[in-house]
Amino acid sequence: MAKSEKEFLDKINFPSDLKKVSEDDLIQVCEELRQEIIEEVSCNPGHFGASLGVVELTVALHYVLNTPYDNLIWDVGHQAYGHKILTGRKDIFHTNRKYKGISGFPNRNESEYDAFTVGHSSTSISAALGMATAAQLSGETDRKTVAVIGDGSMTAGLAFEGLNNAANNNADLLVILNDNNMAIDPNVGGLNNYLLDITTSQTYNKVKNDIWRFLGKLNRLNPNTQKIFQKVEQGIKTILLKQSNIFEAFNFRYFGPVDGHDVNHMVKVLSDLQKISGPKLLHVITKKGKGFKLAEQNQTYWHAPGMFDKVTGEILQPESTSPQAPKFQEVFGNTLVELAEMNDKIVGITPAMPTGSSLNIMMEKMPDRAFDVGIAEQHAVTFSGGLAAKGKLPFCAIYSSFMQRAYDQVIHDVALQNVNVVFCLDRGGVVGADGATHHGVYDLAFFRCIPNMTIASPLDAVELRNLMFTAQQENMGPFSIRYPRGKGRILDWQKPFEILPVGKGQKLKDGKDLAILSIGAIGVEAVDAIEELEKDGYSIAHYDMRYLKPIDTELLHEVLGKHDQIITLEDGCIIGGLGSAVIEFANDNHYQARVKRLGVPDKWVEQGTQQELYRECGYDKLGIIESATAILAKTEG
Ligand SMILES: Cc1ncc(C[n+]2csc(CCOP(=O)(O)OP(=O)(O)O)c2C)c(N)n1
Ligand SMILES: CC(=O)[C@@H](O)[C@H](O)COP(=O)(O)O
Ligand SMILES: [Mg+2]
Repeated sequence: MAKSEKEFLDKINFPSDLKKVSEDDLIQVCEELRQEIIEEVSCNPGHFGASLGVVELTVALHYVLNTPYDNLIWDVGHQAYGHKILTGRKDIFHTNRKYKGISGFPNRNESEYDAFTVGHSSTSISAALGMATAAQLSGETDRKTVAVIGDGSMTAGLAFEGLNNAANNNADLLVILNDNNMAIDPNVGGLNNYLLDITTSQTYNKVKNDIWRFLGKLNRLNPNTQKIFQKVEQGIKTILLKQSNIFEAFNFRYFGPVDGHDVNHMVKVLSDLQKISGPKLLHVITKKGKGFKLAEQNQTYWHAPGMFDKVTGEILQPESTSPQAPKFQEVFGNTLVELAEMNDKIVGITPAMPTGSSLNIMMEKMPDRAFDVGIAEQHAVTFSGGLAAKGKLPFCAIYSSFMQRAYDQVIHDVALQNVNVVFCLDRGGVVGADGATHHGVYDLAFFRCIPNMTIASPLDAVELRNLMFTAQQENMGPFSIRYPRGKGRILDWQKPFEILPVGKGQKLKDGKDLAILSIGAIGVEAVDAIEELEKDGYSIAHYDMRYLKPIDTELLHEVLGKHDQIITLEDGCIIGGLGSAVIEFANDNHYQARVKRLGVPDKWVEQGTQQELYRECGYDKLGIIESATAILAKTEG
């Protein structure tokens, strides 16, 4: 890709280079950094709007802070492309999110400038407080710690747990609240309303501006006088703001709101705040997608667009005109509306992923029965538990990897209550470019040990529909349905509903030499592998288990009675999932079969395309063929 020449940025590889630029030229640096992000992401897709929105903040932070000695923690990290470019990764940024390339999120293994590995939201305040406390304990009084957290990420309980703890701890911590009034979809909830109020309230801003001016004067005084005046300032704030400012109530000193696109002002504010010890919060107002008109206008789409023309914004990979199989999420979103029209107990819940999960379809058609609860997976699950306890039937749609955060709620607030909640676990399996933080590879294993749970995973879109139909029958208890990122193969998916009996799998084909047991959509790799193996004269049986729990014991007796060589296949970790279940069953029932488990091995899998990652883990078509032929060669020999 031909990139434009950039007078300043071409000479900046590290923050030390940035610090050589005069303050007057920082506006130009920001323009160039923004252009660099546009040029890179236009041809190498990734997160876009969030990084554009924090260009000035990023430049100001690296201009003022002494990174990597100072700790700079980005929440989620999808907004950290500018940070990566300014911290030694400009020349390899074209490998962002690619197989063997750099991670799309800050990662401790990748750079000393990435203070904390991130990807899931709302961790920054707790992690930063930990680092600031560590600095305090080590006597590093000059080490600064800054967490940058978005308004969306601020809605999670974890963020408030961090704030709450910081109140009792005088660690030197600056939280920067990057408020753009957006999550991926528009941000929701009471905090969002509060932040809007505080940004627009004239009385509040008058008070705030007076205090700000006062603070400016304060910083020019000698330390003793400063101390006295700081007390006075705190007193004024206590009286005027404490009751009206949620962060002050948490014992944070609140500053702002300030214009996050005024880089020179940001430099001044950040420099001033360095002189103030203890927990502080700076409220910064920015625009998601800033500087790229289309991204400013349709912030949800441009959160993470595909390839686009860097000048016009034209999307360069338009949807194909030939008929396409739907994405699994679309099958979920449309089927839920169909079911909700038939069953008035059904409600839909998403923690901040309406578009990503396709719950937005129900939110539009049945706004009273579909809830975006903000980034709050734990709450989403317990909220579902409460709804179910009073007779509603929640379909709670959560990405598999984000469900990790709500594990106790699943156990304590749904399974233990034995209430009817349907968990629709989207992005089950490796997800591709988002990498290790986002792969949804643990849910089969971590749900299997929970009493009362039904665990299902469809082979295709039709099965997904039918599992959803089955799950909304009377008194099914906690019921999880997991499906992957992306599309299946079936075009004609809107067939009449059928019940898929709980705990029953299906035989897809008979075979004599070996049996493959698969769960979920990854089964299509086995279908392809078997086609090749049979061309070579092998006879392979294939069973789609559909349910991991309760597992189909009749089917397992049939398979283990007939076959002493078995391959299990799952798009999930091989510890604790289908493979483990089959081995446990074989052991408990005294079968001698050898079970080869294909799935995600016991290691971190980084980013790449889904196919690249199946290959790396050995459970794509080729991997299955390799495993099968190795087993069959041994048995023949
Ligand atoms: C625990 C968790 N839930 C959901 C997500 C998906 N997600 C990533 S970014 C994002 C929106 C974040 O909003 P905000 O923090 O305001 O950042 P912005 O994109 O507006 O800059 C969401 C919901 C996530 N990464 N982690
Ligand atoms: C940063 C983040 O967590 C989300 O933006 C995530 O990348 C969305 O994933 P999908 O693209 O699979 O919806
Ligand atoms: Mg936001």
